[in-house]
Amino acid sequence: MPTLPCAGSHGLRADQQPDWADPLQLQRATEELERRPALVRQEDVDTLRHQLAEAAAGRALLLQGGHCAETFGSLPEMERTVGTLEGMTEVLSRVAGLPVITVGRVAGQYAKPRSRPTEVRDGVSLPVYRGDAVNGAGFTARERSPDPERLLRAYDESAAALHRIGRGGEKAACYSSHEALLLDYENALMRTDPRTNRTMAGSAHMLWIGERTRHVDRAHVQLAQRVNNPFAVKVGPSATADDLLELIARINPEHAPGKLTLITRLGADRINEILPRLVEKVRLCGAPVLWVCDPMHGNTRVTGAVKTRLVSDVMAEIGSFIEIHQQLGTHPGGLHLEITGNAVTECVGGAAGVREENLSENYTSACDPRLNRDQALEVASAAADRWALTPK
Ligand SMILES: O=C[C@H](O)[C@H](O)COP(=O)(O)O
Ligand SMILES: C=C(OP(=O)(O)O)C(=O)O
Ligand SMILES: [Mn+2]
Repeated sequence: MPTLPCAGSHGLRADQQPDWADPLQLQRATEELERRPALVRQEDVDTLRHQLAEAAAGRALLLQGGHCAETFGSLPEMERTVGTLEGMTEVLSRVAGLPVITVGRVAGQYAKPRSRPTEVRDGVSLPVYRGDAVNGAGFTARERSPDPERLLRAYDESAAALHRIGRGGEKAACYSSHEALLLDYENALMRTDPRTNRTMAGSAHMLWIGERTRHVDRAHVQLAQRVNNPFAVKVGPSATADDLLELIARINPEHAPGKLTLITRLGADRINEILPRLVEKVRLCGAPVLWVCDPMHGNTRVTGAVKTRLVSDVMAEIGSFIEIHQQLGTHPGGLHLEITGNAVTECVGGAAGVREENLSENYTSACDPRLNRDQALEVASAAADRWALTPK
């Protein structure tokens, strides 16, 4: 299908963008991306949208998961992560009794929003690590300098990953998704079909906007509005019901099915207080929204120098999420999790008993703590049992 590259973000404020040092180098990289083919096919994007519409209508579940930050050169870990997602999908669909749509945080999850622009170690301050598509994790000025060449590497790594998971072509293991954070990258990979005038984000099947970039009048929301891919928005504890109504009005004014997913990440201790009024007000507006629970990002704790999460908090937030939707008569539509197929020690708890003192043994995440394979399967199984009790 012939497609044309699309223009930029019309001067709207863009949060969390890297401070690229050399504008000419950036221009060269984005021009090169504009010449390359989209990473995903419109047919697959359309199929996913149709499946998500089914989930929003209560007839399927979404399982979205993978690393917090993918790193370059880690295809074997990515494959183990996808294998774990497949195991979770099997448990969920069998026990919960609903078809499961599997979407990886894979093949492009290379950019991170951060709480602070700099990191200080021993009195030395450097730009914070923003993901392999931007800079390196090593604590040197050279590594931390944002390098536009990395955008091209992100494309190459995504293409290789898609090839491995079978979504670069015919076979279907899982769909790809990542946070639509880097506007230079996303805009350069947008494609408009001149025959239909439809614009697709070519970087992944599904994208999401994070908690730090969901302001309605800014560039990321406009990006979500422009493309026909399914889009999710993360919803943290500061979001009001009116914020969600405005997001719906911007991103999905036609109330088209399958377009918008709301991923709540409120924390096990706050979900009961916050979620019911968000759901009630959104339900009243009549938009077909898919509600998904991210039980990771509202439950991060800092222990010593590292971030961790308790499997018990993760399970508690999922339990409350399902129960609240059940009480309100809305569909608890799925899970969004940070997991890996490796036997890491990043989250505390689970049957194998990872304890706080074990965290340093195999902590390899480039950003947030992920459930390891066993913990991920346990969480899927406990959630599936909970879903099995939900009236269909
Ligand atoms: O993955 C999510 C965010 O990028 C992450 O939680 C931010 O982490 P920070 O608070 O260490 O910057
Ligand atoms: C940045 C993330 O989450 P949030 O925007 O919800 O904090 C993430 O999913 O890694
Ligand atoms: Mn994260």
